[in-house]
Amino acid sequence: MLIGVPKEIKNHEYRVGLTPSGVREIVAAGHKVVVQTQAGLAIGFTDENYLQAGASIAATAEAVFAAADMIIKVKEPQPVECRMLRPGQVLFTYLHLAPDPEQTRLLVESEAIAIAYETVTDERGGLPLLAPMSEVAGRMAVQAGAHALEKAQGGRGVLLGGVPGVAPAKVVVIGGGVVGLNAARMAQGLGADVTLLDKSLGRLKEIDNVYQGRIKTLMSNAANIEESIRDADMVVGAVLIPGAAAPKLVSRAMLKNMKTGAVLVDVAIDQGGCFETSRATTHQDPTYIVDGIVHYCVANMPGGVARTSTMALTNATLPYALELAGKGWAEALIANPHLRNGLNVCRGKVTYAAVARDLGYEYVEPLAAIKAAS
Ligand SMILES: NC(=O)C1=CN([C@@H]2O[C@H](COP(=O)(O)OP(=O)(O)OC[C@H]3O[C@@H](n4cnc5c(N)ncnc54)[C@H](O)[C@@H]3O)[C@@H](O)[C@H]2O)C=CC1
Ligand SMILES: CC(=O)C(=O)O
Ligand SMILES: [Mg+2]
Repeated sequence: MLIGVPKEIKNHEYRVGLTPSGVREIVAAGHKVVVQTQAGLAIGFTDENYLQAGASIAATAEAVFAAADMIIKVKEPQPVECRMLRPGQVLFTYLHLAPDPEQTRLLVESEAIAIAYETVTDERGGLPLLAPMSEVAGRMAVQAGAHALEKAQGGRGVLLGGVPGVAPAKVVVIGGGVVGLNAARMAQGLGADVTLLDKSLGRLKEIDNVYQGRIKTLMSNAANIEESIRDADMVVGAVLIPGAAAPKLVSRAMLKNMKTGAVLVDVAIDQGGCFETSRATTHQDPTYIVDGIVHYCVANMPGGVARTSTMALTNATLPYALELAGKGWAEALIANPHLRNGLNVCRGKVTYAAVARDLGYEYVEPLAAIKAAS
């Protein structure tokens, strides 16, 4: 199979779909890889590194899309990229379709096979291709939130860990999955007073067993959310209902009860955000203020630490890329139900139930769509 890796074009997105080490593994398995020139240059992966790993270099994205059987990317395709896809071509990347009707329409129209990293599952009920970026984003959320709490950024002027004689900041994390626990760990490690809410009692028990009260746990419900954010300095939004638009857990009215200069970090923004007042921002202009509350809503946070993130992402995606390339997309998806859960759009059909429901498309069962298309 010929795999294409275009340069990412989203604002300040310096990650790349494959590292040179990943390319080397794919080439060793008997496949070909074409990488767009300078795709990894910003994070220290030169064209020379990719050539040494066995890739060829193409001058333009158009050339990569025209040549490849499967495109491996990082971010959801931008409209110009969707229009370069062709019927039957495989796209393997983050998609986040539920809050993005335009991208969904363009992917349906492209008749490509679009497999989303974020909905691939594993045997333990996890999301193995979302997890590495969630680890990064969870850890970064606290870094970004701490910066936003500084006066010059519009924040309350509070240091997370406090100092001897001065109380630490209060950090509330809503959602205790991969993002949430990584955020809570970082905040706790910096000395903040941390409370984590989740609606899964099992998850709260696991966290309490490990952290023994150093991270306080609370059942997520409207009353507990309202009460806990009232005196919070930082609130991290980290909920996920896989594939679906994020539930709005903090309303605009609730902001009025919060402390002026408190910071909301909505990591769930890529699924539409879990605060009513969230709208996606970029690394270039990451924050804005509503009713005195600073909002940080960058939809591609891991792009800010693109070198670490690219290596972590390729570590996770490579086995699946090898499976798709080795067996061909249809056989690979038929053989592996967890990889099949990644299929969101297949030759014009929406094959992920939550996306179909949220955006009003007819849902087609993945196996039926694969058999019809192959
Ligand atoms: N902005 C960015 O750059 C990035 C965003 N993300 C996003 O972060 C979000 C979280 O991802 P993960 O932690 O990997 O998901 P996860 O599946 O590991 O955890 C989600 C947690 O949310 C909990 N939850 C669901 N509904 C809830 C509610 N009403 N109240 C409290 N908890 C609730 C679940 O029980 C689960 O523990 C996703 O939307 C993901 O796409 C992930 C990486 C980067
Ligand atoms: C998960 C995701 O959307 C990202 O890493 O940008
Ligand atoms: Mg995203």
